[in-house]
Amino acid sequence: MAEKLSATSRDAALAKLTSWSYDTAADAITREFRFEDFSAAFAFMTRVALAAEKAGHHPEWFNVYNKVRITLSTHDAGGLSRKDIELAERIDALHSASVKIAPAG
Ligand SMILES: C[C@H](O)[C@H](O)[C@H]1CNC2=NC(N)=NC(=O)C2=N1
Repeated sequence: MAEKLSATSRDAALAKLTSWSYDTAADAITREFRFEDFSAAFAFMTRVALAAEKAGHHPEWFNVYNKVRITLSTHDAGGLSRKDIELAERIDALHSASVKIAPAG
């Protein structure tokens, strides 16, 4: 089981995850994504779901139409663990690689 990160390790990891915001009270990180439409949002969620299942670590998330808000924390540890950091990095990579609608012409 992954252990809660020390304040020093957590701060070092958070310094690199610039797109995520840290909630001190929850000891969790959150990022919101917006897509062209629901189909693009759900395609991204599918990729995240497969990555999460592979890692054995799962997001809390909220989706409405083209918006996906993801919160990561390790429930077993009662806060942020390296599994959250690794999943956040994987999610960032999946988002960077997700289909962007090319401009016409
Ligand atoms: C047994 C199983 O590995 C655990 O219950 C995992 C599953 N996915 C999990 N995901 C998250 N976010 N936190 C956990 O503590 C957690 N625990």
